[in-house]
Amino acid sequence: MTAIKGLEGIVAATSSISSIYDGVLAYRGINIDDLAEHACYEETAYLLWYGKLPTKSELQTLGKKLSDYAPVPEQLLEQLKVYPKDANTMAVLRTAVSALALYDEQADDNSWECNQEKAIKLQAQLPTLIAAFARIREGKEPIAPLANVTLSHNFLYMLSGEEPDPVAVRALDQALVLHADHELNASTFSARVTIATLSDIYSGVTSAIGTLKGPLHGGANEAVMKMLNEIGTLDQAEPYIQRKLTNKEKIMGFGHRVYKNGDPRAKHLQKMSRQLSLLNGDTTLYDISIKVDGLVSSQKGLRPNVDFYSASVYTLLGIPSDLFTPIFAISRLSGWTAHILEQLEDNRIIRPRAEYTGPNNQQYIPIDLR
Ligand SMILES: CC(=O)SCCNC(=O)CCNC(=O)[C@H](O)C(C)(C)COP(=O)(O)OP(=O)(O)OC[C@H]1O[C@@H](n2cnc3c(N)ncnc32)[C@H](O)[C@@H]1OP(=O)(O)O
Ligand SMILES: O=C([O-])CC(=O)C(=O)O
Repeated sequence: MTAIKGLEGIVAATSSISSIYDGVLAYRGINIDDLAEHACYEETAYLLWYGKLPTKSELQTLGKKLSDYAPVPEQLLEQLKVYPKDANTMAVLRTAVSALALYDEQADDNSWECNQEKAIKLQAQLPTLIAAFARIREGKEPIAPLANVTLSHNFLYMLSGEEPDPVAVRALDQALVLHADHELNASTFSARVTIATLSDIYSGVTSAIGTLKGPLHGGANEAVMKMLNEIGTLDQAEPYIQRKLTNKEKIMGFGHRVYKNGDPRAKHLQKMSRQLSLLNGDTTLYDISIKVDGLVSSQKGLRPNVDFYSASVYTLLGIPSDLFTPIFAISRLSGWTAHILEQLEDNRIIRPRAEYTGPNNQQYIPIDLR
């Protein structure tokens, strides 16, 4: 038995949800470029869950459910109030999603119908939880979700308490479409491993959130912002990147296990970052990002991934950097739960082998003789 480090190149599941072939990402066979251009997030989530684009009335029904389910149990809001104000936002989300299961009597019902409904419920509640914690830690009261608005609109509204700018709503929505699913990425794999033991959907999503949190995966978007802030001004980009490369440090937001010639999502986020910078009348952040992109691409041959330009996009939308990865989780929730449903359709426990590298034939030494 020979282990493949990081399972690179191992095909560990069959899936009809999303595909990456020749650098092209498609959800249920539809190119991500078309979805980014034309679809809203709710439509995308429906596509991932049900395997087809919704009709107008199906989309309306989903929208109504998302509105109805958006409020979270009062007890949970009370819990958020006692969490440390400086707690890691992904740790808060991981804990809160795990706690949501305690208030759902059907948490352990693994029938398709019930899990599909819980997926929609979780999709509706994640934005409410994140926005509530973001306000509570600033000493403000959480804002109840609006009915009859899109998920992106509601999230921005619940964060600020003000009607969001339609440009901001569209930008966030497009970012959510782009992040919604990505074949067998680490957090999705983790959700599938958890549900494959016939655990429950809340456990699967909790595992996935814990996995997304890491800076080699979803946590990279926050790390990108930290780097852009450290660079600070355009003239500092080159010496900063040079220093990092000389010290063999990672440049966050670059490289990918699957894409070696560029992540097809990055160009959309780059375009969005440029448009928002121009609208804001200050292109500093965008200019620094472009400079870093050029340096890392030319000197290291690494291309930006989905996390690189999303950092400037979210910052230009006025969102604090420690909400970037929770926003990624809002989007990936549809992908995770679509994979959980798919795993359960034809389940087998996921249990690979390990190549043993420790000592053999050791003797047990009684404790007094050690
Ligand atoms: C949503 C997402 O999860 S997208 C990814 C988000 N993560 C990041 O942006 C973090 C930075 N990037 C990375 O750490 C990696 O590129 C990963 C985790 C995305 C992929 O990891 P792997 O597939 O194991 O990397 P890969 O085998 O292609 O790396 C090849 C070489 O490039 C180097 N490399 C890869 N990414 C980077 C980077 N961002 N900065 C500097 N060097 C890098 C590796 O250290 C390795 O060098 P070596 O051969 O001298 O050891
Ligand atoms: O697929 C991966 O390894 C990481 C990624 O880009 C994602 O999850 O969107």
